[in-house]
Amino acid sequence: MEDRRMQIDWSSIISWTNVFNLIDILIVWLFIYQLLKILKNTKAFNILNGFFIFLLIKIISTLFQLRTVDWIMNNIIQWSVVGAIVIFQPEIRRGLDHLGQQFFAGKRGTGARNPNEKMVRDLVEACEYMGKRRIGALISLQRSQPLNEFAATGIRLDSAISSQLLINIFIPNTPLHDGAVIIQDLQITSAASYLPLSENSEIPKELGTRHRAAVGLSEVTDAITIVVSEETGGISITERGEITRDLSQDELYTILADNFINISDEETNDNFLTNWFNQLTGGGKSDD
Ligand SMILES: Nc1ncnc2c1ncn2[C@@H]1O[C@H](COP(=O)(O)OP(=O)(O)OP(=O)(O)O)[C@@H](O)[C@H]1O
Repeated sequence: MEDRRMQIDWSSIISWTNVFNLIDILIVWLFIYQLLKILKNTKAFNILNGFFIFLLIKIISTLFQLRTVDWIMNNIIQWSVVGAIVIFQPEIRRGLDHLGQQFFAGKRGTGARNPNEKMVRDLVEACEYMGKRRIGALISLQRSQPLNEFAATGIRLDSAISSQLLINIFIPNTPLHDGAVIIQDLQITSAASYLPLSENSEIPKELGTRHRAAVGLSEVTDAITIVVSEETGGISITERGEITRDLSQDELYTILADNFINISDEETNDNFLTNWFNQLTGGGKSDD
């Protein structure tokens, strides 16, 4: 009798229902994990933080039966869902659009290594040309974190990358030359985009707002930005809040190649889910 009570009924634990429940939890967990990874260091992440604070207050008010606070929190949480849909409407629309394209229109051709290499060569060629002629330029390249909100501040292009087009964009006194070019997913998404200015007091005084904007973007995203100085013709790169100045053509090529061509298989695998999710939502790079 005692023995029978101690026995574990494995068949009731390993049932199809429980397997599906487990898959269900895994999918939700994966979705939330990827979403947080994408939103990290973006404005949306701060909004999400605020939402979690309200959620925490709501849980506490429910636990301690603080009825008025509970009622207010319920309303805030309900309306914030509607608010989020309104605020992120462009991102949601773009995400659904990409999702539809993935299923019905087929995918864009692969062969990622060649287009990546072409992009890097075009960038180096254009920067070299502009540097020699003192044409100021600001070019931001998206990595894992979406630059959509910055691209949206400029003029939409959605064009193939070529050194000629990049040079043309930055020719002084033309409509697109002021501001930054944003490159996403091997395309020039926008020109004349506005980037956030860094407030770092360690940026050398001789550098103006073009360089400050490049550092600013690198502080809030993992993007790489190339700056060609109108004053000196010098080429700089900003990444993770740091600026590397006066790069030679070879140095520029090496940095870009390391980040966009010579990506190790390990890193590619590690970013697979992020890239897949970014492709779906129209966010990050989908080149590998
Ligand atoms: N927040 C910004 N976002 C995008 N582009 C910007 C921003 N601020 C300035 N720029 C660009 O930089 C130009 C002004 O450059 P400024 O001379 O102040 O900078 P700089 O760092 O000294 O660069 P340069 O060496 O080329 O003169 C603007 O005309 C504009 O094209």
